[in-house]
Amino acid sequence: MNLSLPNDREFAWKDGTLWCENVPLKDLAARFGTPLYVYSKQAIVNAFQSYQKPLEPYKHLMCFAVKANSNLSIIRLLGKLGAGFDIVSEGELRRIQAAGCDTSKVIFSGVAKTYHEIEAALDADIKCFNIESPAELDRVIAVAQKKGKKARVSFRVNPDVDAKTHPYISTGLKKNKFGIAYDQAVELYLKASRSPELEVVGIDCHIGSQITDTAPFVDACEKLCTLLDKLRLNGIDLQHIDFGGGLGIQYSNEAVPSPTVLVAALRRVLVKRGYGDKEMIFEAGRSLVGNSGALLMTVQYMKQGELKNFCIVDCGMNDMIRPTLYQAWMQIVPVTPKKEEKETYCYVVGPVCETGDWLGKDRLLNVQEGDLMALLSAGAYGMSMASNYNSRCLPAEVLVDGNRAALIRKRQCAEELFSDEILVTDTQLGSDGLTDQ
Ligand SMILES: Cc1ncc(COP(=O)(O)O)c(C=O)c1O
Ligand SMILES: N[C@@H](CCCC[NH3+])C(=O)O
Repeated sequence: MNLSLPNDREFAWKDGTLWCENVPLKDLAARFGTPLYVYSKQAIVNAFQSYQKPLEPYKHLMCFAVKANSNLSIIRLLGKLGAGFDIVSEGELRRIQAAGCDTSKVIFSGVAKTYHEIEAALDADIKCFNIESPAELDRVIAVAQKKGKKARVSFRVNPDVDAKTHPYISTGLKKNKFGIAYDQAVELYLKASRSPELEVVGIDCHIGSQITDTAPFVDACEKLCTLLDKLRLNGIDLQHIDFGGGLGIQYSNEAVPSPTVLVAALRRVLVKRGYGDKEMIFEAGRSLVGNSGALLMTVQYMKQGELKNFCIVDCGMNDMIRPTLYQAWMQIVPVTPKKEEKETYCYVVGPVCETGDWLGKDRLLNVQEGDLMALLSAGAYGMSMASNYNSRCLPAEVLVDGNRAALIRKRQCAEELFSDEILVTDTQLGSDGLTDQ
């Protein structure tokens, strides 16, 4: 059983058991139950500072991509550290407001912004819209006109760069739905710059997620600079360059460049191309919160199947979908490992009625019913992608700070699963099949 953990983490072994900062995970499980998401505040602070430090000498805005972890307390923590936010829905905007954070640091990405969402973002006076299609440009102009407000816009350009990541999380290729075509950009910038309803402020790209090399970022940056050259020739000078998110984290043994290395690589391009004065924006998600979290679960049954052994836990694909969706490998360890070495290979699977409901395949484990396990690096795209499939209640979330722990989301209860549903009887249905009010 591999129990080695990277030593740069706030999750570490002490007295034979796993801790988050100065709190034993077993105490949290006993207090709050499982499945349970546990986050380290210090890990988030460290991750944020790892970007802030190299960016400090330059004009910049370090944004958090809210989709990675949208808990209000995490948003608030990052907002207090000075983060801006990359959002993709009205819901995420409302979360920023509910967390008491500054909406003037919000950037609105996403391919399908509705009229209503554009209005809400204009009302909140956000920093800018990352426009993703010609039709969206027209819609933003129309809404701004109707509201008598000026919208700040940036175009998300698709640089056609291969981020060499999982096809489901690669976003900067011609075949992807994201961004505007590179060759169409100048024409759209010209149109936007002529529109009195708009202020054209920046350029943006986001080429994918869990990227473990700086080369695709550098390629994308070069391509954006070439566009900036063309825009300059057309009299358009922008204030910022948004490099999106996408920097990976270490889930197993990947070597991932640090934000310092990434920022240095991008600075070299910007300075060489004469754009060293531009505000640098990042929209990082995973690299800010991924390694801050663990997902605790309890072994329910050990089951010897005909072809393999199963370790059946109380946590499923509805709580953490990454393995199912991307065949993602995530480290799973017993919280209090046993001394004797009686390990067997097993599949760690959940309670959901799907063959794809697995968290780990062929894991060497020595665990039994009732044991606590932790799935690591679960701080990003864990809880934010959780669902109620199989009418399973959403897990609770806890934030640890030193030797203190606070519940930041209570466990959902069964009644809440259907509290929004309306139980309609036959007599309440109209003859046309619609409900009589
Ligand atoms: C537009 C946009 N920005 C930022 C992010 C954050 O990406 P990551 O979590 O890989 O940093 C995403 C998700 O991939 C995204 O779609
Ligand atoms: N949800 C994905 C990343 C997608 C990022 C959103 N564009 C993951 O867990 O790896």
